[in-house]
Amino acid sequence: MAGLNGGGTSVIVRLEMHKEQVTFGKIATAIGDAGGDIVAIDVTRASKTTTTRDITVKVSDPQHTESIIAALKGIPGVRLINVSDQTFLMHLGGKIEVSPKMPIKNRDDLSRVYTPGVARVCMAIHEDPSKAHSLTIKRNTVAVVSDGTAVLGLGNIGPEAAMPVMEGKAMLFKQMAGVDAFPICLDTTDTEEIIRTVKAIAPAFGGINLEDISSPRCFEIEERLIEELDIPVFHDDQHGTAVVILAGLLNAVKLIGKPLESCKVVITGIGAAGIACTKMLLAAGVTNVIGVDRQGAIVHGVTYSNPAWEWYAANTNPHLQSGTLSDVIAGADIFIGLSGPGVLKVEDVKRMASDPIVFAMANPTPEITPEEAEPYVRVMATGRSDYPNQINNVLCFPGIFRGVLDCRASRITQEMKLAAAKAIASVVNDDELNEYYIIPSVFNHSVVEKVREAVIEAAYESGVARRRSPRELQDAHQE
Ligand SMILES: NC(=O)c1ccc[n+]([C@@H]2O[C@H](COP(=O)([O-])OP(=O)(O)OC[C@H]3O[C@@H](n4cnc5c(N)ncnc54)[C@H](O)[C@@H]3O)[C@@H](O)[C@H]2O)c1
Ligand SMILES: O=C(O)C[C@H](O)C(=O)O
Ligand SMILES: [Mg+2]
Repeated sequence: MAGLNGGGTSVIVRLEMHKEQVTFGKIATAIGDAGGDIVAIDVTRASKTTTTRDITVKVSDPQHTESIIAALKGIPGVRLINVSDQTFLMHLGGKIEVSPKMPIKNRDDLSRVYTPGVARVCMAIHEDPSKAHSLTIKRNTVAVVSDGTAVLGLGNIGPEAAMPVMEGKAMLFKQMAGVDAFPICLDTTDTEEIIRTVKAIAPAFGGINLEDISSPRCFEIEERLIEELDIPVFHDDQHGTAVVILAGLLNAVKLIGKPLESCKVVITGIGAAGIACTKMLLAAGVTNVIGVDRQGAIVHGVTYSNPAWEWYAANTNPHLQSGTLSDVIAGADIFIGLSGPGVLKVEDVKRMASDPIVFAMANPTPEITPEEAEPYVRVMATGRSDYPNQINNVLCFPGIFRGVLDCRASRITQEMKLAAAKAIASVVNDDELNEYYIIPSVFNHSVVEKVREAVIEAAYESGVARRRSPRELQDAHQE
């Protein structure tokens, strides 16, 4: 399994070797001894006395890269020219671009896509604003909006640093579901300013995917935007995560034979994802949910300045368990981590009920590593792509937005989210279900289609779909 910091990556080391002083064998040994695995070698330049090579080395974490560089620098006759990291190379200049759907080949085309022809289209929308859905990118485009305050588990790293994640989400929207998504990172953390800004840009978009906005501001921002806009607004870290967790749990409990409703569930990290996940579990019939944040278990009777925790205390922890995570984890059937690295200890896992289910989902470093937890758990899941059972909101957001754009839903209801969770769970059939396969791969093509269908059906049942005829839906799907 890959290490936790770099996610397993490759570096390309360009070095110049003095032929009389050093052999390639010596270099290969040094790289191997420092923990690198050579996967490719290219000679980029050769002279009578020197050879310049690009050596591609697989490393499992950044420390390995540092050790390799140090080892190579210490070899006489080697000059290190450059080290490039494949992951960084993939980010050069950003990961997405805007490209037109058709070329403008001549003046006739120009007069249609632009002035004067475009004016007729503008006036048609002016007369009937709903036509923006069919005559502009609004039909298929979602804004991925962040303020950079809760980026993965990295915390408040700011809007510029948040961009690579939002660009990545845009790539996933397009590749998985054909949805055009645009990353927008805002240089403000003020709730009112964010609401105002998102409302101001909304005309161009068919949906708003809020991403990595810290709690509790994320709750008001989402609630107000849902009320004040007529396009769906979805805080992915809350609902996307909750949907996928429920999908994973529906399948995991099948394996251990305990009804989900009767399970004791302990959740750490009572932020955006933790609160939404709790609401989803309560909606699915679970009664014994205990939330733990930095100061310990959230319990009725204590006063909290965070209004979301006031709600939490009133609606969870029926047996009023207090104390640290280690105190309340005893006898838990399910642990869900939505906090930060290393929060759950092996000793805690050992004190859970039989056949424990551990979803350690902090990104990029989970609450406990699968290596540590594995001997003591029945089902283990993380948010990462390099371990089995990846519980990640990427299983939800592409399909849910594909569905709402296709049926032109005005909002995303709880029924639509529950339908999405069941749809994701249903992709794993009973013959396939096992401890290492409770949730489909993010590359499983059935996921988006099943989520889309379930969401559209639930949107019609909830009365929020604005596209009426099945023919229109079919057309949208085929475009
Ligand atoms: N796998 C996924 O799909 C997925 C989806 C969303 C979020 N996440 C992960 O969940 C985590 C939380 O995300 P969020 O958007 O809810 O952030 P958030 O900032 O809204 O909430 C995080 C909460 O965790 C608490 N916390 C942090 N460290 C803690 C600790 N050591 N002990 C107890 N509580 C602690 C914070 O006080 C806060 O209340 C992040 O690591 C994120 O990467 C994973
Ligand atoms: O971005 C991810 O991989 C999942 C999630 O949205 C997160 O914030 O961690
Ligand atoms: Mg996120």
